[in-house]
Amino acid sequence: MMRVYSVSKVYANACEDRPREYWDYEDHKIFWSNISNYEIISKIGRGKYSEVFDGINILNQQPCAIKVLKPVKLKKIFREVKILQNLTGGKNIVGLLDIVHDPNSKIPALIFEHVNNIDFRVLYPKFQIIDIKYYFTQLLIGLDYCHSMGIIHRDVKPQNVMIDPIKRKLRLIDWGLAEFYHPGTNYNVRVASRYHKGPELLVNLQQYDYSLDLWSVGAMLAAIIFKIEPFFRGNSNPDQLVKITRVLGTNKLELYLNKYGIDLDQETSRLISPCNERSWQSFINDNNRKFTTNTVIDLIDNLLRYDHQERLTAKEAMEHPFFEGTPTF
Ligand SMILES: Nc1ncnc2c1ncn2[C@@H]1O[C@H](COP(=O)(O)OP(=O)(O)OP(=O)(O)O)[C@@H](O)[C@H]1O
Repeated sequence: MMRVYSVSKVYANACEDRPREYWDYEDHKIFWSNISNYEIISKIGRGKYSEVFDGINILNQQPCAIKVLKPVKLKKIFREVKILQNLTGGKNIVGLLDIVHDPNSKIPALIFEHVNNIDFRVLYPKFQIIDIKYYFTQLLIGLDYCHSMGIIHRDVKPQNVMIDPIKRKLRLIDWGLAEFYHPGTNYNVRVASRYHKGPELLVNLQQYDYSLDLWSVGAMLAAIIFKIEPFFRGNSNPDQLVKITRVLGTNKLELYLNKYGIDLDQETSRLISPCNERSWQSFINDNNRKFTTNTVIDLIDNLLRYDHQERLTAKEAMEHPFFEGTPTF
């Protein structure tokens, strides 16, 4: 029997409270539609696991995004599809419209609702405080929804948050690394993208939970508020933890490791040298002064905690004074 040393504060039994078919994706049956109903228009993106195209449904002329999956384990495809089917229809979750494959090559593709996304490197610098409040509320609504459904996204980053600023529409995409949460399970820490990886992943704490996503939200928010993109820029996984210690200090890292009985691997511990916690105030400069209020700094401070159990949950974050008066519809 494995030792259970960490369990989520919220929605811990979201999966167990639902029938097995909800979370068991291993022998998930997929009904493939015909790819000939869709036409590819142009390429919009490529990721590690896919190529994504602008497309159109020729039966109803509806625009869509076509995610053509690269060859990966069938189990991974089943997981992404099952999670998308469970979450589609939830607020701010990208809608899965259809699942198709080429009858000959068997190459699978996922058909999604299309978002007229503006690249975050162009969009975020134009944000006023009111936009930051609005879009982070929307992001937290989407995350609280998936967490309440027993699912951790595990790859929250600007590239996976599609924003159409004309329609003021936000959609959380890329559920390819998402996973069902079961208390006491040891998860793979090789998830998320380096700059947005939570400390748990970098210290190899495997019993992590939904709170991983809230670290990534904190890193995104800090980047926008302080105008440092990305906020933690490591050049390897061990260095990513070093960059975090330069802000949060090594004393609290030590407390975190001791609390959960974790030892750092050799490579990481060789890189880390003792340093003090840096004050959030010290990040304020003429470039970010109009954003860096005490209230938003308090929110960032309560998201960027080593200890995943100390971070605000998505719901708590939405209720933070920073968002007071921000509409949630
Ligand atoms: N519904 C959509 N509407 C508009 N653009 C999209 C949509 N879905 C995906 N894209 C674009 O395609 C890119 C890759 O999509 P996605 O992140 O799902 O693929 P991936 O292969 O899993 O990527 P990664 O390597 O980041 O995990 C996105 O970053 C985005 O630019």
